Amino acid sequence: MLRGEVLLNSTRCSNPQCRREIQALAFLKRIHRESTSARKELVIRCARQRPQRSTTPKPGPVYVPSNGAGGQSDEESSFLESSPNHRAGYVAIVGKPNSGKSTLLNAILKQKLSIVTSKAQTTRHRIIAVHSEEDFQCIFLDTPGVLRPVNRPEDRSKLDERMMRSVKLASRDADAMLVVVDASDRPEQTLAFLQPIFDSTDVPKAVVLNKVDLLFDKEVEDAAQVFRGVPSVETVIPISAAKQRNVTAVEEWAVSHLPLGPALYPKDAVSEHPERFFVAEIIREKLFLSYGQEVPYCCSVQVTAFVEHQGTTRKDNIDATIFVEQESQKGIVIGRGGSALKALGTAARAEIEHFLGRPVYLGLTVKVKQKWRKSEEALNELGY
Ligand SMILES: Nc1nc2c(ncn2[C@@H]2O[C@H](COP(=O)(O)OP(=O)(O)OP(=O)(O)O)[C@@H](O)[C@H]2O)c(=O)[nH]1
Repeated sequence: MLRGEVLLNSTRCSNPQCRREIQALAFLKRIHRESTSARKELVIRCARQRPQRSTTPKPGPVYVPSNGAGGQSDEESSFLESSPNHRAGYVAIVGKPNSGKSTLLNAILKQKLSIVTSKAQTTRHRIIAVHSEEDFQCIFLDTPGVLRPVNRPEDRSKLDERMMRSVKLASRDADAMLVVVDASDRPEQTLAFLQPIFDSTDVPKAVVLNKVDLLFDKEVEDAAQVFRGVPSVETVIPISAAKQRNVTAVEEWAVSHLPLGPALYPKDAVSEHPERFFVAEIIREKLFLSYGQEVPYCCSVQVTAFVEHQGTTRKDNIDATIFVEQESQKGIVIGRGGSALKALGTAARAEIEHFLGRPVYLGLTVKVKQKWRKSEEALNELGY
């Protein structure tokens, strides 16, 4: 199997003690049904049913970094055996667009997994990130920014609808929820905007008051006071994700709300998604950083080939297609004499190489897919 491909199977476990694994199975199956049209199932087996360790399937798909991070042996990365005090579960990260959800996730992971730009609604997919320490495994669900409900459904694209569905699913299935708030926004307005989230589930919630580096202490305290008044909010944690201030407090709160249980993923896994997903995300981030307001929102990126070469002499070959909605956008993305696309490719390749920890050739093609954001079929094809 090429790196980046996903192959999953399914199995049933009748042992009642494995309810947690079965819950995870159902949960992850639902995610995969949501996130891709390809048929994918998941292996999670009961430890007692395993005939031999060497044949035990791991719960896929998992992205285990190949760049030397991780690096545990098979024995060490076993996810089924752990101490009775081990905690494992899901934490949803929700909030308005641009509040800093992805920055927070990257700060907790101490690794850039979720793309970050200054433009709202950069995150389109639910990013599943696995954060493990010896005594816990916290599976974070970074969601697209919560959009204001619209009066006329036709005002919202099908892409928006899918993004909101992924927020709802993450909120419903999580063991705890981090509601990230931009502290520099007016707190009363933010509260009104997020009220449906606060009311939607009885999952324990912490308000993460982010970007406090932009405010005076008194302003932070006033904003915190507004959210402390919400009955379903258990605590308010002021932080600066960008400056790595108080991020540990968020992690500690989240971990304390995970149920006791064994790890659900190998301990060296960092994500649900395969490498090709992150390659497409990095290219998409560079689109957001390189082009004006509208163009990045009309772009979708699909990795069409990902061929790995063993050894150090040959580079991996990656081909990706950037889909735009109109011919005019294609011209903008390519630029005069291909200059804009070349600059985009150079920036993306550097970050992809850093992420993968190995050299790559990156080939970029731009194609028009008319109104892809409004077409269910196109969204399925593009993996939304
Ligand atoms: N000053 C300051 N800026 C921050 C902080 N955290 C995030 N930002 C900036 O806020 C912007 C949005 O951050 P993201 O992490 O992409 O926000 P998001 O909530 O994931 O955004 P969406 O993809 O729209 O949902 C970026 O420009 C970040 O650099 C912070 O603690 N302080």
